[in-house]
Amino acid sequence: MPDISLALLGWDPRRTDEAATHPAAGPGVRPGRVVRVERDLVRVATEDGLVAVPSVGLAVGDWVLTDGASWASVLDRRTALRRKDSGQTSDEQLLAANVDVVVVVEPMDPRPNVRRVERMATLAWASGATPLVVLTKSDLALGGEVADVEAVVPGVEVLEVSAETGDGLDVVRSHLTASRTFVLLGPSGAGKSTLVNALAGTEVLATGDVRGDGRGKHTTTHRELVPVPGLGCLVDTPGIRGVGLVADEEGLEQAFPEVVALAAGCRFVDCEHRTEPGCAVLEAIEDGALPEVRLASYRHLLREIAHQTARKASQDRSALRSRGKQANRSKRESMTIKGRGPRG
Ligand SMILES: Nc1nc2c(ncn2[C@@H]2O[C@H](COP(=O)(O)OP(=O)(O)OP(=O)(O)O)[C@@H](O)[C@H]2O)c(=O)[nH]1
Ligand SMILES: [Zn+2]
Repeated sequence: MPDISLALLGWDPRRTDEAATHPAAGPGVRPGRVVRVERDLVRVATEDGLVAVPSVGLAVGDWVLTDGASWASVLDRRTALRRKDSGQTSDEQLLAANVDVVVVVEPMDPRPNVRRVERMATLAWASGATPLVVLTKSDLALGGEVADVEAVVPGVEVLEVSAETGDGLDVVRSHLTASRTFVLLGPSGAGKSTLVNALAGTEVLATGDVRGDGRGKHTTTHRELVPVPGLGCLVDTPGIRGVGLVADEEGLEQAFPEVVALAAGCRFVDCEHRTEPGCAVLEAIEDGALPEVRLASYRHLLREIAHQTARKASQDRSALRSRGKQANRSKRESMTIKGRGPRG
């Protein structure tokens, strides 16, 4: 195993202080980054090589302090990509931590689905990372795609690229330079793997460089962090590629800044922009300044967030109730035992 440089894994020098003053710091304790999450353990890349430690609560991308064997203590998570747990619960699962850039990948052929881009950008904002939109397959574009997409992601850079001709690759590269951690979000067939390989000039997603087990084929069944030659680190997980991530209101506000700005001018503070008099949002739609579909998307995502929040609250309540019942039961049990005491 060659030496691993923490800088190559995205170590930010500002972390040096954090690590030195951390309660877990001490002799034999070193910093590292979680590069792979398996069932019961995580692989942590440290300057002394890869170590395996129990996985308690850790996610790929986490920076940790570790003794190299039995424990790892997590450093501040600057960003967090979460997704709804599969199944009926509203539990959230941490998919990756400390991602700097969420690359929203959408093909130009077939024509970009702007509603999907809008949604992915909202999820990206919710993680705390910076979204970047990359439109792939520009060699097959018909025209107007970039402007269409720019209209739904205010404040987000929209790049176009062709892995086929190489056009635009340099610009994308300049956004994903070393020390940045990025993740690709986008539908199957958007050209994500092709893009990464073209950017790196090598088959990154077919072989993967930081693999502890030495197996060849990169199958993405585990969550992992892969340093990409000439770029930063790519977080690759099957769950992130899908769009089951969770949005939040802050992310929504960042994704729809023009709606938020307009809403500030509504007569009523709690305006729902439906039929209220003096609604600046509806006026903007009248004037053609705001497309009606933008408001529809905004509402749709807002409902989704509200639904998620309500479900979570009701689950928290029932969890509390069942904990309460359990506490009562054990109280009764301990009274029974006490009652028996004198005889026993
Ligand atoms: N014409 C053209 N085709 C491309 C380009 N980039 C990717 N493709 C093709 O698009 C198809 C899908 O590319 P992939 O890279 O496998 O897509 P993906 O997003 O990784 O898909 P999943 O692995 O299913 O998530 C492949 O047939 C690629 O050859 C491009 O820039 N131009
Ligand atoms: Zn209004």
